Amino acid sequence: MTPLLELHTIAFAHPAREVLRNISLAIEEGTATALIGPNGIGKTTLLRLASGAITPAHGEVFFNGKPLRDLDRRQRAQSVALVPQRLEVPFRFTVQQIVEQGRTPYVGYLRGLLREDRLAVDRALDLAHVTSLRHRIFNELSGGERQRVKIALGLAQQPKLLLLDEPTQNLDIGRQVELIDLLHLLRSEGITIFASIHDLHLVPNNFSTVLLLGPDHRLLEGSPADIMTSEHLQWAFDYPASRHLFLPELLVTKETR
Ligand SMILES: Nc1ncnc2c1ncn2[C@@H]1O[C@H](COP(=O)(O)OP(=O)(O)OP(=O)(O)O)[C@@H](O)[C@H]1O
Repeated sequence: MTPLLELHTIAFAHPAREVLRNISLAIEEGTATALIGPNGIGKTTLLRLASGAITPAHGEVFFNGKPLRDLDRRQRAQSVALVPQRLEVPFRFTVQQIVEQGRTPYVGYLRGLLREDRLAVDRALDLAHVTSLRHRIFNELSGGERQRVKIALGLAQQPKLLLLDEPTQNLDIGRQVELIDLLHLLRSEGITIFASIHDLHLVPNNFSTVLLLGPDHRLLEGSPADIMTSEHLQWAFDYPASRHLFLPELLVTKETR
């Protein structure tokens, strides 16, 4: 079966720093994949490459078997949405105006939003639990409120693949539960999820696959049980075995595997 997303021997470098080298991965349709790894290892860069926001120096990104760069802007936006860590909004846009931007790829230059666009915006606001904020100014919202609006913006695009860069950042525990429930709902509706996650305790029960980006440009892929082992996490995150900062029962040890 053709994977929904495939990165083939990708390399990417900033002017003074090589970030990704010889990275290959495939994401099957309908799965939920968590991308984990230490700060600065290249998770955001990898998600931006997967969205087409940046292009690799080497290798190719494929969506449904076709090079992503061959899709026009509209096809790409209907295929992949990236919910970024930061969203810079220069003007006093309301939440509704921001989320309506998600419909831009669908709306021709000669017409405004149609009924189907308004329905998509309303549903996105509802799913991300931000309907009550729709008339608020985005730049006046709290970090957690902004986070949910960014997710609504991605959902308004109605993508097949939703990329989320640290979607639980700034969310209190109740809002984290809502987000996780939303990811399950989206997956049940056929949307494929690929998210960078720092909260490792959220990974085992909510993602089918884990990608661990570690030192020396190594990428490990497997089920949560395969990847969330104390050995792998100590290697990637560089901490001593005696210092687990989260519940040890969430870790799969050699004995329990
Ligand atoms: N515009 C840029 N110019 C130069 N270096 C950059 C730029 N953007 C990112 N980098 C560097 O590229 C590396 C990878 O960054 P990236 O944001 O992809 O990491 P990350 O794994 O998402 O990190 P974090 O977990 O801290 O969010 C880092 O060393 C970062 O400093």
